[in-house]
Amino acid sequence: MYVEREDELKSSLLQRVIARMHHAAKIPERLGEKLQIARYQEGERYEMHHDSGPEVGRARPATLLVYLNDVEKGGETVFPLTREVLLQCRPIHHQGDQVRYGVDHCCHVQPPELLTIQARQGRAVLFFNHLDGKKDARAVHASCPVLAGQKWVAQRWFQFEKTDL
Ligand SMILES: O=C(O)CCC(=O)C(=O)O
Ligand SMILES: [Fe+2]
Repeated sequence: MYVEREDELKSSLLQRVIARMHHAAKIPERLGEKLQIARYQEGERYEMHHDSGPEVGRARPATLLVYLNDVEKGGETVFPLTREVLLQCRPIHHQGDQVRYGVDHCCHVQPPELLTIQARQGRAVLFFNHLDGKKDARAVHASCPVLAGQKWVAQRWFQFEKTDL
């Protein structure tokens, strides 16, 4: 769910959290989208994707994730570090005669070239989605399925400065 601006204005706690997110990212508050809070139940995951581009309808130079709880098992955020691993982790891919399915498979195999961040309360992940004016393929990421418990995460996406040019 998204935190609406009017709710943000009613809560000094939310305002402090948001201010802190922007301070950590060194990005002014005017460039933040609405805060999103997501909950994953057991078995839920988020397949490989890029946070910026026509497919999401937004140009987002950076993303900040903050985990709101310790996930008992699973729920890691993962970034493939090589093209091979990226291909292995895509939602559907063929391996010989077999079809393998996405991040579920990928998180299970845990290849060493899969950068894996455990969801721990208060831990934050900041990443940049563009490089030299293009989308940076290294920003492709996913959430592994939650295997036990729940996962709560707050996300702030940052937009580019608008110009009148
Ligand atoms: O939950 C995560 O670890 C990542 C979520 C995510 O990538 C997204 O919502 O864009
Ligand atoms: Fe994302």
